[in-house]
Amino acid sequence: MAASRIVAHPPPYPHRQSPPSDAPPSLNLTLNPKRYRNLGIRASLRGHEEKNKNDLADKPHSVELRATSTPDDVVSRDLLSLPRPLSSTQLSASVSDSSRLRVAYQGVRGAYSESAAQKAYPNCEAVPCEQFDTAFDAVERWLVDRAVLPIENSLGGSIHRNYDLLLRHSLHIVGEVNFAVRHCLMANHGVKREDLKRVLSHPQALAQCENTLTKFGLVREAVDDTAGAAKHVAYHKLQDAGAVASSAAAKIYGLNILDQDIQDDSDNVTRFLMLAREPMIPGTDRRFKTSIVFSLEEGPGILFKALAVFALRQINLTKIESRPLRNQPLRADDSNNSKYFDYLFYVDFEASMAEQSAQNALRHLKEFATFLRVLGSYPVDTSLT
Ligand SMILES: O=C(O)C(=O)C[C@]1(C(=O)O)C=C[C@@H](O)C=C1
Repeated sequence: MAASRIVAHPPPYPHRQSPPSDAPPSLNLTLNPKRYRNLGIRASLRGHEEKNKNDLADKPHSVELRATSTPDDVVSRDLLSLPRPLSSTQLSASVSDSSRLRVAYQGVRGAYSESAAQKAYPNCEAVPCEQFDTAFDAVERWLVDRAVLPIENSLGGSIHRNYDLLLRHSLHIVGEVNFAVRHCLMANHGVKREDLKRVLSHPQALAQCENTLTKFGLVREAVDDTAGAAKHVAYHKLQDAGAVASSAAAKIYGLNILDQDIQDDSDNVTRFLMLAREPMIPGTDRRFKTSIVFSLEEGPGILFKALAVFALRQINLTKIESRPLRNQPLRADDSNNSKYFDYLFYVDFEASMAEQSAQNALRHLKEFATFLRVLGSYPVDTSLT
């Protein structure tokens, strides 16, 4: 693979040197301490000569690499060896020499999503992405083989953004993985719990530790992902703030764990979906689940009718989620001209599309659904680690 050149941004901190413009590949960090929303690293490459599998390969790629939060020792020890992260503005420069499966996840190293990706695809090359959309795009553009994204949590509920993205993109669900999320409260070495005034983490993680954080009297600050929070606390050597993240994140970013298992329920499980460009061929050799999304005509009892197509065939529903229809959220009511919300229904049911009963149920549903899409038929994850 041809050498890639990183365009250097002038460093905001004088002690950080940017490389000469003709320097061999190296990373330059633009640090942006105030932007909590951008705790991920963005890397883009210019002059990446290798023909990529997507059409962006012909275009010059502007390079921007931004990291908001890393202590010096972590920069030298860990950050330079981190996998190259992807941003939605630049997805093209991530061809790997490795023959390992490349799996996109949202967040930075040490995020639960990274562990879930490793559980779903042991020995994969986990590729960090800034946002959920970036991970979808990366698969669609053939930059990675799969994405592993959270869809629901036993304490916090659904991750709505990913429901919406499932519809907006054309990827297929090829698997699910349940991951036991065990949160730690961490801070810089020497900082005690009594010193903390605030705590940073992903909103879902903060919600999962609601009772504990209230008991500790800590102000919550939401950031993009748990590991990004740990990185931020470490980089800025914060003395009044801690992070809620995994023990792996504490190790990577050199933080001290003050409390373990601080989630409100010890059985805190996040369900992740595995996404691919191609659907998997459904089997009947093991337990399968199928995920669909549909919208309905209006009328009394229509949702009852829709759900009955499964009940009539003894098909168990495992999840139902409704989301407002974005383009035409409001539907006029003929009788009195009032308007009400129109919805998309996401349903998971326990059957494989290879089973006659599932096919019949969907044929029946189509009779009164205004839209129906099968998002995937995939093996049920019965494990919990
Ligand atoms: O921030 C992380 O570490 C993530 O992987 C994200 C995420 C989520 O989006 O729900 C995943 C699992 C946990 O439930 C908390 C956060």
